Amino acid sequence: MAGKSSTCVGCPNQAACASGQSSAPDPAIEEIKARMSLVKHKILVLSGKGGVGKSTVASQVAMALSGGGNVTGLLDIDVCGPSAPRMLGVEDMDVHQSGSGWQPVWVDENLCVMSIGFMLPSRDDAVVWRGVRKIGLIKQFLKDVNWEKLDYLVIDAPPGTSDEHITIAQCLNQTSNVGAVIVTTPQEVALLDVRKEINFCRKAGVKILGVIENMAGFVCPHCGNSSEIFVPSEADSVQGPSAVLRGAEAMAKKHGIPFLGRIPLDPKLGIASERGEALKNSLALQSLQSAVQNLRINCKGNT
Ligand SMILES: Nc1ncnc2c1ncn2[C@@H]1O[C@H](COP(=O)(O)OP(=O)(O)OP(=O)(O)O)[C@@H](O)[C@H]1O
Ligand code: SF4
Repeated sequence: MAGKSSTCVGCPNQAACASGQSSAPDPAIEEIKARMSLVKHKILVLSGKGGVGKSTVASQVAMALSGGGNVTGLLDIDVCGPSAPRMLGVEDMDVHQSGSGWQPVWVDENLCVMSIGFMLPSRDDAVVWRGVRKIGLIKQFLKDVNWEKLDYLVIDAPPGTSDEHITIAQCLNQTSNVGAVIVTTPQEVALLDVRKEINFCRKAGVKILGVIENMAGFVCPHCGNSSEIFVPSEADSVQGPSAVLRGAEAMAKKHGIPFLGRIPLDPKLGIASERGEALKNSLALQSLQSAVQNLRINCKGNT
């Protein structure tokens, strides 16, 4: 295994190597532990597939938590596709450095955000980085950003299970009150990858706080009729208390993990995230609030 085998001896990347553990202690870990000791709950937002609405859910969850009076940070570790600055409506802001580290961008008194998106010369610039550089930046985000005292740090990860995920799990596992939320859509093609994400969390030792099913049906704003745009998977179907459970709820039950709720496809949610605003007066709002309430309860149970 890289970082451990005899061929790794002398490699300058051993400390950052995501494929294995270096025998040398990583000096960044103590600094990360110190910084993260001020953060009560760390919530890693994951998805198996791209485009299922993970960043939308992460940013709306962060806004809902902060709107409820909790001091909340959103950390965007999707280095190659950062969207947090836009989704929180602070795209034009800059990150400043002070004696105590990088200052996150404060959206309001209860919500702050950090993303590589703030450091790119233009929004069209691409970040083309190899794993080692991404790993270095993620560690810097954890140790060098002046997060201060937070009730929640919501971490928006890229889709899949790669270097970024291994790094963040390894770093956060050195701290306490860490959990993951997995975002998916209802159909089998998305759930297939969620099962891999569940396995990743179990191997990495990250507790799963729950699954959110996004884009779960479309309620027509004209007539109020509900239509299923993505047919929910039947693979893990199981009889629930009043009806047959399908899609992500059935899968969560089968794997013994909490189901936080489903959020419908809602044009107002798409518009809110494009404009960088919190969702208001919308069909999806109640669903989002209920999922956030379940998440809060599960975070408390994880302390
Ligand atoms: N429930 C919803 N209703 C309407 N639009 C939604 C909903 N969820 C997400 N969207 C829209 O779908 C698009 C993709 O969402 P988002 O960028 O959050 O996905 P992602 O899973 O983070 O993607 P990536 O793979 O790039 O990380 C966005 O335009 C977003 O506004
Ligand atoms: S559900 Fe279909 S038919 Fe009914 S208002 Fe919406 S778009 Fe029209």
